Amino acid sequence: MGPSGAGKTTFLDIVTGRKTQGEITGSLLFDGKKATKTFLKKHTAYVEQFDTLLGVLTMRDMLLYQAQLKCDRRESLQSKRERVDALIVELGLSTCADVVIGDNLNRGISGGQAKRTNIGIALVTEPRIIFLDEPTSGLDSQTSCDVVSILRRLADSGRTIMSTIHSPTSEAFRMFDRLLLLHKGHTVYFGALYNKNGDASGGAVPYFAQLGLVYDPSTNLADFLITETGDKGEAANLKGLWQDSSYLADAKKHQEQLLLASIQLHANSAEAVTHLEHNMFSAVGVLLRFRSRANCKYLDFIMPRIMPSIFFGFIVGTLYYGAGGKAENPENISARGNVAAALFMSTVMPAFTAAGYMPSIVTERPLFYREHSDGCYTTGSYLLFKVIEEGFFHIFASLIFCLMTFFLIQLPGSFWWHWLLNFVTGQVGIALAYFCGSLAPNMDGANTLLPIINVTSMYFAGVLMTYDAIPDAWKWFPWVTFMRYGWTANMLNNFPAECEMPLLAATPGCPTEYWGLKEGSAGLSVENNFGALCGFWALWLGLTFLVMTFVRHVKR
Ligand SMILES: Nc1ncnc2c1ncn2[C@@H]1O[C@H](COP(=O)(O)OP(=O)(O)OP(=O)(O)O)[C@@H](O)[C@H]1O
Repeated sequence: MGPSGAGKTTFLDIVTGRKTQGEITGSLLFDGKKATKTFLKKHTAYVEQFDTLLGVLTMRDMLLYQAQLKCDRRESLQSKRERVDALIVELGLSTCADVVIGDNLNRGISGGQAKRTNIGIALVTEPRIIFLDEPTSGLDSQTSCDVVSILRRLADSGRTIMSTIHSPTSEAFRMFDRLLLLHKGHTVYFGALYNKNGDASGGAVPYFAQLGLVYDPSTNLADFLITETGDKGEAANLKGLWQDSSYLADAKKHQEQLLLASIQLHANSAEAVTHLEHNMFSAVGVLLRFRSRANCKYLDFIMPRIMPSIFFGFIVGTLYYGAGGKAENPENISARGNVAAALFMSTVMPAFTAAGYMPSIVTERPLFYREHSDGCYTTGSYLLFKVIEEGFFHIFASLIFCLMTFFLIQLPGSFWWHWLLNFVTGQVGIALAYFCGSLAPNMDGANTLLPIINVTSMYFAGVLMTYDAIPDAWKWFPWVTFMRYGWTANMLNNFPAECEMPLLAATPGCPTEYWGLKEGSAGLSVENNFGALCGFWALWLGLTFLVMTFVRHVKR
């Protein structure tokens, strides 16, 4: 405990191995041994201050989903189910077990129940030590007390609980055994909170009393300690007084005894690693099974993925109705121009509608960070899950769009190429949106970055400017924009590569000549340009993977 800025979260981050910046000194021992990453993953659990739950799942499914990801892969689903059921009873959550968690807009379980669910998530692996960062923040006094009671019960059952706490009620505070009081990053007290009878005459109270800070038992002890160690703490040099105190000497002696006992107890015990973790593909299976299945039940999830295709399919199809048939006549220059424009729109449109896929990357970030650092899955698994989930819906969305546009416009090319090109162009757009979503620190940044890339690419995609008119300094750009390849492939699918009427070579009658498709694209074949599109798909996904691996938006 300590006043705001005392270093509570920092301390907890160091103990749990989550601190990513700054210089750390000292040694950190669990059972007398240096904590390895495997040890921390297997025997400890961390409950974050902010809930990182999936609003679409019921509370029971959320716990089962976590059990599936974190527990031994050889344990049967039935056994995990039974453990989750027992956990629900232990946490007093039976009444809301099958209620959807919800979010700020669609209320599901209450704040206190969400906190308890978060504790449940930490408990699914049956850890020996549970760390909690302000588990009662944002809760009313009764609910806070209920949460601390659960922690007390867990401690009584033999688990070690280490929690930071903010303004606890007297009742909640009484449930803690020991207090580490911090002030500006330094210890000002560490030891028993109350004496063995449970009153305040032992522990912290006599220590501060001997420093002249006398506690009035009719008031809240936590408030007293925070007030006295706050601004006054510095003036009183509490840090120096603690360093010189006999309490610190006693605490050190006690610590040495514990360490010795622990080393003797565990001297011969090798850490058995029997836990079988998920591999890349089995983790994807769990994600799809729990998250995608739940998402599929929600119109809020499905509609933004399907509706733009129906809407734009109708607009493009009716606006350019019959233009494809007329464009088969090489002399009908305006029809050919219109078809080129329709194909251009169906190439660039998926890149813009992909903006709808960014929020899932940005808003799920806290959940991704938590699950990733809990060892639930790798970045590769998460990205693969996203690609499969979105790809599944996109197959249908692009099919709807292509059926409408192909038959209404009466395009002369192959329908299957038309669909495949639309699908892959859309996938590149989504991969690009993922890249922007993972690179930008927030939604505002992502919403700025994606249109900048898309609009710039549009100028070089083909229709807006013929290749030979592009200034020399910009001639390289069409090579690096996927839209160019998408549109070229679409054009080649509908117009012959070699101009059948050489006289029209310099006119829109021969689109491949007029727009200079030979240059600034992957050669004059649908297959080559399709291959280039696939390359861009892999490129943007690869860059997204790198950004998600190396760019941390949360610095601890
Ligand atoms: N031992 C330390 N040495 C150096 N800097 C520290 C130490 N402990 C904390 N700090 C720094 O003090 C600042 C506040 O720390 P932290 O956020 O952990 O405080 P807190 O008690 O959790 O605050 P709050 O209650 O407001 O969340 C951070 O910038 C942190 O890096």
